[in-house]
Amino acid sequence: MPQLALAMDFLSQYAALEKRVREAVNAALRKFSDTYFAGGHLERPHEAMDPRWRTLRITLGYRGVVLAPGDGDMFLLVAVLPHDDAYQYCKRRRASVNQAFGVLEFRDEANLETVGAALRPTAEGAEKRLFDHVADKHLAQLGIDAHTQRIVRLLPDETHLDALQPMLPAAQHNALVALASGMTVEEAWAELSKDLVEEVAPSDIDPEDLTAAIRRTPQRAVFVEGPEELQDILDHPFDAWRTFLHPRQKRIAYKEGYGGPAMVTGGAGTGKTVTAVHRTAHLAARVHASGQEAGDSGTGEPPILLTTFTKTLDAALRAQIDLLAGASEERRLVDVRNLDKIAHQVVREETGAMPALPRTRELMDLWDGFAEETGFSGRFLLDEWEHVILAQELTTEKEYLKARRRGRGGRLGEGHRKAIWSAVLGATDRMRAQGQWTFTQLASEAAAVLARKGRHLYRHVVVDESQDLHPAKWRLVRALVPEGPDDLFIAGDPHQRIYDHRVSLAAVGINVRGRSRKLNVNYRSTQEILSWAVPLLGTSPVEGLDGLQDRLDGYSSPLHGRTPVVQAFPSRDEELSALADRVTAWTAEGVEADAIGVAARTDALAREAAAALRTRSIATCGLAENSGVRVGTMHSMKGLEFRCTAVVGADAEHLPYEPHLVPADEDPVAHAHDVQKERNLAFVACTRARDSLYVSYTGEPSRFLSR
Ligand SMILES: Nc1ncnc2c1ncn2[C@@H]1O[C@H](COP(=O)(O)OP(=O)(O)OP(=O)(O)O)[C@@H](O)[C@H]1O
Repeated sequence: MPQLALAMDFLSQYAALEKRVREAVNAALRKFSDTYFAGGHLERPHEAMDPRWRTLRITLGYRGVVLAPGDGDMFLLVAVLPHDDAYQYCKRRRASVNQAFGVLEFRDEANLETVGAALRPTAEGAEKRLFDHVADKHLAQLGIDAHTQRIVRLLPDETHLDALQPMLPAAQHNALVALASGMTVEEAWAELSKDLVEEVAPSDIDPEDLTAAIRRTPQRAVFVEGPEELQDILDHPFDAWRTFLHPRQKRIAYKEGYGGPAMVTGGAGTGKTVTAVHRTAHLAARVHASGQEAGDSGTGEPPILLTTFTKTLDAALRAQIDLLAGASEERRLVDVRNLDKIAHQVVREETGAMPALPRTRELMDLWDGFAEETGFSGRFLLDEWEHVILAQELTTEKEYLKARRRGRGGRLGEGHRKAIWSAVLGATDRMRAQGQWTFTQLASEAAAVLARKGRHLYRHVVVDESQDLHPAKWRLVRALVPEGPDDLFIAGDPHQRIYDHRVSLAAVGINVRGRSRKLNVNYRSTQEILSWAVPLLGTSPVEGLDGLQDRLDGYSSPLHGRTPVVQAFPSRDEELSALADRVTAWTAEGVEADAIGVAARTDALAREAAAALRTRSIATCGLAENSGVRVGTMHSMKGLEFRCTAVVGADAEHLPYEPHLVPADEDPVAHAHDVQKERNLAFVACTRARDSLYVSYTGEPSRFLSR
């Protein structure tokens, strides 16, 4: 029985088709897969660059483009296009198997010929060309075939290489970019082979074996196992991540087992969440296959927890695991809950009372009352308690007097510390008497209860957005599972740290050494958006969760689009009126209102922006809703994504936001950390954009914008 494979490019085009045409595609594919003996329904185009192209009738106006190697064992659907475009596609393109890496590749041969002819006269007169220093045999070693070599030999510089990207086979373009960036052949090989599912000796690569090449290229094409899977993929065309994993994501998510806690890091949009969700599905399948499905808590909890630190994000995780495994038996083995909820439940069971979580105002009144005599504010005392005392589990005044106050401003002498300790005791006693808690305190208590009882609620825990977990939440995570193989799978990006918690995993008993992996292909934003946003992060070294320096080397996107727009205004009114113009223009281009996100540094400015949109009759809503343009603070943009993102107030007044910085003369180290957090925040907001990013400011621009 011949096999049907789908190319990722097909799925993205399919997603953009009208419903009527999509239905016709479904019907044509069903019919085709029922009866595709020797490709009976396929038509051979008259003028094809590659003799293996066939087309499949979808409707009168649309045709599918199918690659059908001679033996009839396999059909790869690469595109569904309007009639004429489908024939043009076959006329221009050729498929091949990369001779160094064995992966499937496509090239726009007709366009390459045209570009080659145009380059020749300039190249002949030029003194130096981009790849003069690389021998033919070295190009061949990296899979650059004779045809591509003829053209790349003519290239004068990297700009021309960039321009060839859409025409060249992707693997060959990547190899050329590596060489052009100054890598040796060996370095380029090492870098590129990281992305292989398997390494094959060039002598074992059969240039005609497309089936083997597809298996080595899961990010571009996959085999469909049967009609149900086909229908499932077609039902979710926007969720390509379910089917087309990048080999690096696949290797990390589907590794049989890790000897202990494992971690995946990577810049914004590199698919850490996607990898964590696939890992969860893999663990669930393993538990299911082992037949040991009961959780370890004795309370009937499922054995696997998929978690993160906020409610909005845990809803997004639940939606993703439902999409990936919703229909399977394994789904019920996974509990998706944020850590606050788990802590609340543990403390409730332990104390037999419902922990109350007072509103901020009520809490501040209580703490202000105890702060009066100390000379500090209630807010300062509460933060000191959560970020120093609870973070380090300090239980005596003596310990607090000696404690390091990492990331906290101002040096405190002994007298101050004694006064603070006594006020904290007073405030926490009062809270206890009233049955009141904070989330951090709940996590700390729940961790202590579970550790004391040696009670583990889960067998595997998968944590997303881990860079912002408070140490108390890390202790809870640690206490939830027994130490051992595959206990923890952690996803996070230290460049997106936007809260105060800089945790060393080793200090909370989690050792990921040798089990930390990195992703660097961004699937969300275009390269134009990334190139603009990465400099927002500045140049200070960033410490990873494993205590080692984390860099964004090789972080890039294969997607291309518009350059971000930055606009200056003399007044806020004009800035927000221009925001409304921009949103109106996006909507007129067909962007749905809830695919537009607007972010501001402060809640007040976000509210002003929303009001300005509403006065122009543009419906708005919060970031977790979808009844209009979604507006919120930069902090709450974490983990979300939008087709179009506007960041307003990128000015000196808001970025960095002075009231949230420890003054430099009080504590320069804490000040520098705070400024870095503000940079990260701007980066998080800007990298939510998939297609378009618009940034505006009033008066003086933020210093983060100067580059
Ligand atoms: N292999 C893939 N194929 C197609 N799309 C993918 C793939 N991996 C990730 N994506 C898409 O890229 C986007 C970013 O993925 P994801 O949210 O997992 O990244 P992240 O690293 O967790 O991002 P952030 O740190 O910014 O929250 C999503 O739209 C996701 O569906």
